[in-house]
Amino acid sequence: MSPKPEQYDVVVLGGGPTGENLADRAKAAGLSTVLVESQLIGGECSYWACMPSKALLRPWLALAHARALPGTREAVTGELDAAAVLARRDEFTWHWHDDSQVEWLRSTGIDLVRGHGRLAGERSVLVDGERLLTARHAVAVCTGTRAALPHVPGLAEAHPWTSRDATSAAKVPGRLAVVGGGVVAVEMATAWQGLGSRVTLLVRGGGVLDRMEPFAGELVLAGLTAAGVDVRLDTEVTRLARHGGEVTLTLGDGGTVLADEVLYATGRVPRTEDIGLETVGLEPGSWLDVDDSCLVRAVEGGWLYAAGDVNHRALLTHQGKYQARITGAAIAARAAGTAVDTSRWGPHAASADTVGAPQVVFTEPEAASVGLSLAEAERAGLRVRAVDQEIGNVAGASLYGDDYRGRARMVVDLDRDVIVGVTFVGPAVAELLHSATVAVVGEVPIARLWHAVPAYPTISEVWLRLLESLRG
Ligand SMILES: Cc1cc2nc3c(=O)[nH]c(=O)nc-3n(C[C@H](O)[C@H](O)[C@H](O)COP(=O)(O)OP(=O)(O)OC[C@H]3O[C@@H](n4cnc5c(N)ncnc54)[C@H](O)[C@@H]3O)c2cc1C
Ligand SMILES: NC(=O)c1ccc[n+]([C@@H]2O[C@H](COP(=O)([O-])OP(=O)(O)OC[C@H]3O[C@@H](n4cnc5c(N)ncnc54)[C@H](O)[C@@H]3O)[C@@H](O)[C@H]2O)c1
Repeated sequence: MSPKPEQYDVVVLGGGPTGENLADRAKAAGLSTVLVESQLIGGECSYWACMPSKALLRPWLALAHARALPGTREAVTGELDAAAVLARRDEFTWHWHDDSQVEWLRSTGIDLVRGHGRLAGERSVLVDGERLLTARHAVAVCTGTRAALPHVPGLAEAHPWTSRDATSAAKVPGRLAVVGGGVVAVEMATAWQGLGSRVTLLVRGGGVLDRMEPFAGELVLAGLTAAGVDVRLDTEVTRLARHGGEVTLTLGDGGTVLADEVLYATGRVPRTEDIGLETVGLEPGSWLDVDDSCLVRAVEGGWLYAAGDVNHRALLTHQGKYQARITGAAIAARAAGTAVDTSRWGPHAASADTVGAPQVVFTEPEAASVGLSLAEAERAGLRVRAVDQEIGNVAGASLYGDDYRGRARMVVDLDRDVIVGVTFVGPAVAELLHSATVAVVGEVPIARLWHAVPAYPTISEVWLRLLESLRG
């Protein structure tokens, strides 16, 4: 017998940061809302990604900064206390329990259904084959991503770590091999080397962080090497074999690397292979292509939305939450029959995804960027000029740490006289990034930025140096 439908205005599939925020926005707009979650409310970000990874990294960064100054350097008498760092990480993940987030959901009046949800045709979601949830206005898919593993002989038998293991492991492996050259690879190589592993980073390309300005990858690689990571560029892993506690990785040149664990940080795939996409005419396992209000383009009727990682616009928690706010507002406007404004920077368009999405890589040094790199701006056909500065020349940076090494780049659209991209790389630059995001998203004219005076002596004075260089 088919289950009796339970009707809501909005059904949200997946309770990560995006799903939570989208449900919150829909509910706040007066729409009855249900959230379906198969694991933990809070998603990848809270338990196996942003929070635990940053909890693993922060102590190492603090130690590195203390070691960069006479006086504090002498006060550092040993290495990181790995057990204390892991224990603090466990606190940040609530020991992998979601009680506090469930409590928050209850306080908002959003209903929670635990289980695996699948689309079951138009406006319907079937949970564990037992409960049928139907939506008067919208179904929003926020099912996120999982780690992608390539086909390499012996990989499955080697029991590789994915980002989940790298963020939740309870012990520090003696030797850790990390495969990949993206954000997860460089952050986790930094964290585990700091915690005492001997890390070998195996990068198939000629550098890391290839979506950022080239100097970002170069400085981050220099930091990894200085920390003792064995970095191998242009290196392919062709085979793996595990014998008991040891994994042998065979490389393209015939050499081998021995490790106790191997982390594959080789990108993400959407969690859409088993969510009933075929019932609405979509390909299982595909990314969900959406318009700026996060409506799935290929499905008619204006009821199916996809927000967060699953739409592949920007695989970042803050952008997922931003899309959730935009999508929630668009769903509410369409439900109320009021005007929907999806023009650039309108209330129902996630315009910042493509022109002003910020990202910080929490390595030592940190790499922070927003908007377009020089190469991206040129590919977009803009008439641009890039201005570079050594951050170490700024008084605030030299006070921050001896031999401060860092670099900043500002990419200026010469036709509109606004900044379209900024990158900072150096110790403690993360908190500088929002100033750049405001400048890029606000399209603040250069002539007005000239009046935005950075406080002396802060690292932010690099803004002044960049503007002075631009004006010659
Ligand atoms: C190691 C690592 C570190 C990261 N660090 C950062 C960082 O510092 N800053 C940053 O901005 N981003 C970071 N990210 C990216 C960030 O984790 C993601 O962008 C973010 O989690 C995406 O949120 P989401 O809600 O779209 O998806 P997710 O967080 O993946 O949540 C999706 C939810 O949907 C649920 N779900 C899936 N399928 C179903 C189903 N069929 N039925 C019911 N529930 C389902 C899942 O259980 C999960 O709870 C990091 C990623 C990794 C891997
Ligand atoms: N601090 C942050 O904001 C943060 C931290 C971690 C992750 N993230 C997000 O999570 C997403 C996923 O990160 P990621 O590092 O897993 O993916 P990624 O796409 O950033 O990097 C994947 C890397 O793996 C390499 N690769 C792919 N296939 C390979 C193969 N078969 N063999 C060897 N190397 C291979 C790629 O060349 C690339 O260097 C990112 O898009 C990022 O936005 C953000």
